[in-house]
Amino acid sequence: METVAVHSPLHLHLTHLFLFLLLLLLPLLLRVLLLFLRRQRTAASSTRLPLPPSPSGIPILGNLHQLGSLPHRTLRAMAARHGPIMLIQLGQVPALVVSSVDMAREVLKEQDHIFASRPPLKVPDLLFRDGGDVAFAPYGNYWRQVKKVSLLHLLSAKMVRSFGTVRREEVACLTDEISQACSSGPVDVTGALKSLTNHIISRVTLGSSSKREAWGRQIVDVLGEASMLAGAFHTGDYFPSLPWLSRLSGLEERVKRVFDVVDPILDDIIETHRRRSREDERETDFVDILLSLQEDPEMTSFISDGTIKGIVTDMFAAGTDSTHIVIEWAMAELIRNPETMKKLQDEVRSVAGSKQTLEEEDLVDGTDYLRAVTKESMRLHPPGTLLVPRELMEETTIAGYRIPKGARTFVNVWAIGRDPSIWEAPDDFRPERFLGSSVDYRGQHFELAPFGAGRRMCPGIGFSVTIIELALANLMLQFDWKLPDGTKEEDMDMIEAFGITTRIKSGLRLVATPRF
Ligand code: HEM
Repeated sequence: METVAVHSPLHLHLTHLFLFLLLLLLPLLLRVLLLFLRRQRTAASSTRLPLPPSPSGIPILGNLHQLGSLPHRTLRAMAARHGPIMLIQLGQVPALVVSSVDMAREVLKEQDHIFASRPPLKVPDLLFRDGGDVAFAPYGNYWRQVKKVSLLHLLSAKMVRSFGTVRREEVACLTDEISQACSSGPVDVTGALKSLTNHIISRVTLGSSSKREAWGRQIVDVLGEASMLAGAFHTGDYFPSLPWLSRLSGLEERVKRVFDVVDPILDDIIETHRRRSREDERETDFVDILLSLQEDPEMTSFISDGTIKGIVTDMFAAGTDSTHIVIEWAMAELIRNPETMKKLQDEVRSVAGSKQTLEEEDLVDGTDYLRAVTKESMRLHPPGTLLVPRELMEETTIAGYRIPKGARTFVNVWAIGRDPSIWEAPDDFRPERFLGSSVDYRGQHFELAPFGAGRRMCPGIGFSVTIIELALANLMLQFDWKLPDGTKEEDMDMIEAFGITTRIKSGLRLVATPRF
């Protein structure tokens, strides 16, 4: 007997639904298929592609010994001979060095998703041994969560606005300190600016505690050493199969000394906050927020005490030096270029009128030159000359070259900032070049990238630029500046000391004359 298939209305309905969904998803499925095929093709063809040019090195060390004490300068000289994309060999590790706008865009934007990790490095490994930080964390969920926490609770535009009083009070302390110190000779500008940024970071991170100043000062003192260590090229980082090298070179011992000082301070900070948050009602600071997140079921697995120590260390290490270094370089360039300083003084003095202090609200309009000076200073002297190293997560191709997975990646923003094909008279300090120009440092213009770009971009831009502009404006308003007797502008010592931030090696001492 013939069987007749009887379709229930429900069955017909489900079939239609299935066809409808299939139609809806077809474009997506096709896209996935195309992506898959393209990747297969790239993988197949990339094995035939050449590696980027490389300067010749020596067996075992490769190019490591050639980097010298100022690697950003050496790498620029190498790039002049070998091109804007190089694959150098640092011990056992291949390292990609990019030195042009197009190559930087490729790494920081077009292929940012695969260049978004950080390599394992000895200094952060030893320093954050019982937790993790943000800046050196490998790409992944932990990094995503802790970066979000730092952005949301400390570095967002809203939070930065809420610290306005702290900035105002601390800039007033800076100018008072200079007024008092200047009667007895040249002022230690470097020291004064370092205290400024240290105090600001301490207040917003650690809150109002009787111990806060001591904590902040101790942390910053020892972290100076850590940040120099973290920026240097250590042989141990480039021979992963020889872990004893770091011990032999004395690096482990030096980091351990930093750890032994910082760790008990951080323990004390956490314990004091934990005790007090139960006891009294006072203004909430960043450490309080991190502690409260330990009780949030979604965050609890990410925020151990070790993580809190890592995040707080990051804020001090990444925030203090980089910010004061920008103001210091700006002051050094202004004193070397008296006409430029005069222009800036004229601008801020005209905006101030009869006021003796400038507030942030005063700087909103009519201060284009101040903003141009800040940009010009970071073009010539980006604190992180090679950014913070990235690690390539999968093999890729750039400009027809094959880049191997795991390549440690350096973007030479210092060299890009001085590239004569982009900048006229690149070594001159000329803030005018930014007047009427849309180029800025917020991650869209790769010719000016002192904060990096893409996923690993610095989250502290707003936090630091508000400090830089307010401090610089008041230093220009409230004082006249000159070099100590006997020093000529052209003789000024502008030699750099390389580290995770690159500073003026000899520091900056200037003669200040108060105007009020
Ligand atoms: C003028 C001041 C500053 C400069 C020039 C600067 C520069 C940088 C650079 C170049 C990076 C690496 C970006 C990349 O890999 O693409 C970075 C990362 C970072 N910066 Fe800053 N920074 C400054 C201020 C600050 C401040 C004030 C804070 C916090 C208080 C901060 C926190 C961080 C953190 C947490 C990271 C790691 C981001 C990540 O890996 O996802 N920075 N900064």
